[in-house]
Amino acid sequence: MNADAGVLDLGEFEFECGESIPRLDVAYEAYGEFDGENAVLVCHALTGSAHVAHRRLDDEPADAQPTGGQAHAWWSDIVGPGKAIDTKEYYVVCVNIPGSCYGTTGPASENPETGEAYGAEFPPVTVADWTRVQRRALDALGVGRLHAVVGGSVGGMNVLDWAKRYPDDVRRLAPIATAGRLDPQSLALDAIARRAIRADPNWNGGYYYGEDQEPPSEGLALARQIGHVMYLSKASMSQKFGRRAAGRDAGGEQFPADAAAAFFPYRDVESYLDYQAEKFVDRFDANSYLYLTRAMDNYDLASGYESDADALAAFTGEALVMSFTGDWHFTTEQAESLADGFRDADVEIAHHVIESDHGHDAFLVEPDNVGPPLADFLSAGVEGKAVTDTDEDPREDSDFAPVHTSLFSD
Ligand SMILES: CC(=O)SCCNC(=O)CCNC(=O)[C@H](O)C(C)(C)COP(=O)(O)OP(=O)(O)OC[C@H]1O[C@@H](n2cnc3c(N)ncnc32)[C@H](O)[C@@H]1OP(=O)(O)O
Ligand SMILES: N[C@@H](CCO)C(=O)O
Repeated sequence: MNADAGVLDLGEFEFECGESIPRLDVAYEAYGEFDGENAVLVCHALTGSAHVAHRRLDDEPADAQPTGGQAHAWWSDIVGPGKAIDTKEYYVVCVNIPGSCYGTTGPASENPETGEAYGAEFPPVTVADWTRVQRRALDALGVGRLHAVVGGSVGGMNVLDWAKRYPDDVRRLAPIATAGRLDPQSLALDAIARRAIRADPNWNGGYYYGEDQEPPSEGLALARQIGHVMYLSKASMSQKFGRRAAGRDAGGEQFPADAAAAFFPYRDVESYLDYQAEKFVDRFDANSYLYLTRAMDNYDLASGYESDADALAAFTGEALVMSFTGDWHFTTEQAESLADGFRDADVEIAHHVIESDHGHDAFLVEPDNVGPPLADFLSAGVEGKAVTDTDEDPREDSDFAPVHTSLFSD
């Protein structure tokens, strides 16, 4: 597969908040051949990177590490040759967002004016900043109008922001496992996660990058564990762990044990979350977690407009909203409300609901369910063969009534 990866110097950048940094570096990866019409931008989720698909650069040794340090390509079951976003057909670009820590400038990056890491001096970022940076990065790569913008979770909010900010620049939108805004329960959990980071004495107001300093790993671990529970579902947790004990030697040594711990089991579910947290603190920056969750919490599609429909009104392309029944972070009901916003704006739209127990991360781990509707939407729009819509009237085709129609019918 033809692939390209690098860091673009976008020069001085003014954020939506009005603050500027003298130089914004943006890490990107691109796969496939650009023919002028076939560019697909993939927007990554909260802790993702530009490394969306497996790739080997022509001049790269076989054991080379990907840009930005995230070891696994996070959507390699969906993006690649012959996959749903087929890199033999599309020129796929993924850009690491500002505020993150995978090659694009963020709080852990060096401020050229001081020679120190930005830390808490990094400006607050918004989803709008991500979209504006992606536009500039695409300009630098020579890409004008996009065939599609696709993304899941907060990456789906980023997709929606494209419709609002650059409605003429994109033909098809696929916001997946997302919503026009977070609900208060998710806002609450994100706030607790941020507090966990700030409560870690090593956080030190955001200045912990010195050689003689330790990062706030315990706070970040807790924050991720809270987040990770949001990405699972009751059913997936029952299936994966039940109430099983993991055994005394299964880890769990990051935190001091409480007095009664020796009497009670250390459970599989605790062991899993401890393991995931440990992996996470090795790969992510605590300040980035604070900045990016703030951006996600703040996002409101209707902001500056009368309604979601009003915000989407200038977009004349087609949209595929995809949601998962087991996702309580971004529910199918929220997705249906988003779909209604598109419908009210007279956008051609389908809301494809996937029956799933996987919870929010279903969009990452169910390529067999996500791939076909996404592939067909990219090639044929909402009329694509595998695309279903909650608004279809089952009486129109009594042999093949859409499975999910009843979920949202009046
Ligand atoms: C753009 C982006 O979205 S960011 C990149 C994606 N990463 C994330 O989304 C982070 C949050 N989600 C995850 O980490 C998930 O693990 C996913 C979505 C990446 C993959 O999900 P799944 O394939 O269902 O894997 P699962 O969640 O079961 O995790 C498997 C790991 O947990 C370990 N594990 C499973 N059960 C236990 C347990 N009881 N105790 C300890 N470890 C356990 C496995 O050994 C495995 O380890 P490995 O990753 O080192 O191989
Ligand atoms: N689990 C994914 C999706 C979160 O929204 C991530 O960590 O980025």
